[in-house]
Amino acid sequence: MKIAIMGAMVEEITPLLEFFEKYKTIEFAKNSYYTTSYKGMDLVIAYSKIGKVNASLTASTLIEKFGAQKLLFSGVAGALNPSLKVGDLLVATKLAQHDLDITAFGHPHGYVPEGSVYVETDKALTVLAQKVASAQNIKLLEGIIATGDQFICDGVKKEWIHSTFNADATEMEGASVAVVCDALNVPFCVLRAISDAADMDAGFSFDEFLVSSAKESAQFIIAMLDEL
Ligand SMILES: Nc1ncnc2c(CN3C[C@H](CCSCCOCCO)[C@@H](O)C3)c[nH]c12
Repeated sequence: MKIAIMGAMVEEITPLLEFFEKYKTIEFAKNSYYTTSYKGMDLVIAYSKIGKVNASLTASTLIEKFGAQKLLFSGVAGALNPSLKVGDLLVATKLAQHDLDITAFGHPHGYVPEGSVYVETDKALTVLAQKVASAQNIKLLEGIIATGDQFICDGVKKEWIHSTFNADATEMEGASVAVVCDALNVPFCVLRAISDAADMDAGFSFDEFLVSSAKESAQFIIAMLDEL
């Protein structure tokens, strides 16, 4: 079984590379892909760089070039649901693109013809994540993620995304990973640890908690590998 583990920022995969210690580096399409093995599984690890376009390229490459049969995304996110605090873990049930907008033609936000507003994640991986969470006595929220090519740090935009998509968290890569994995028929999950509240203090909170929240998400992903 070949598993891809993807992040967007180097901080989101550094904890993984440190854990696996030995890995090969393959350069491709202006990015680096790290291959290793773990408990009989082949792993390929990469961070896409920030944003939906970078994430789409990396998710497609992990599947089409490296042959990933499952894709696990690990990273941080901004909370939209007021019950989510810094350090809380969220596994996405479905994801939408909050900045995809052809409402001028009567379509809902996040929709384009022959598409759908939401893409659902793999249910078996969500069940597995909950199994790991309860074994570790960790609270894991199952929720909706709204993805867009903006760092959200404004209460008005935060509330608009929250209410328009009923989203629990926002980030900049998950929904494009979802579109790619769905189109290529690869089971995927998106796991995010909260780093900020997507409000006016988001920048400071993000800077303070990126590393610790990224580590939390990565450690949870590693625990999921043990159950795969
Ligand atoms: N509130 C928020 N709004 C949107 N996304 C997020 C995320 C999730 N990731 C973090 C990173 C933020 C992009 S700027 C990084 C700063 O670079 C620092 C070096 O210049 C991008 O990959 C999306 C955490 N909080 C968020």
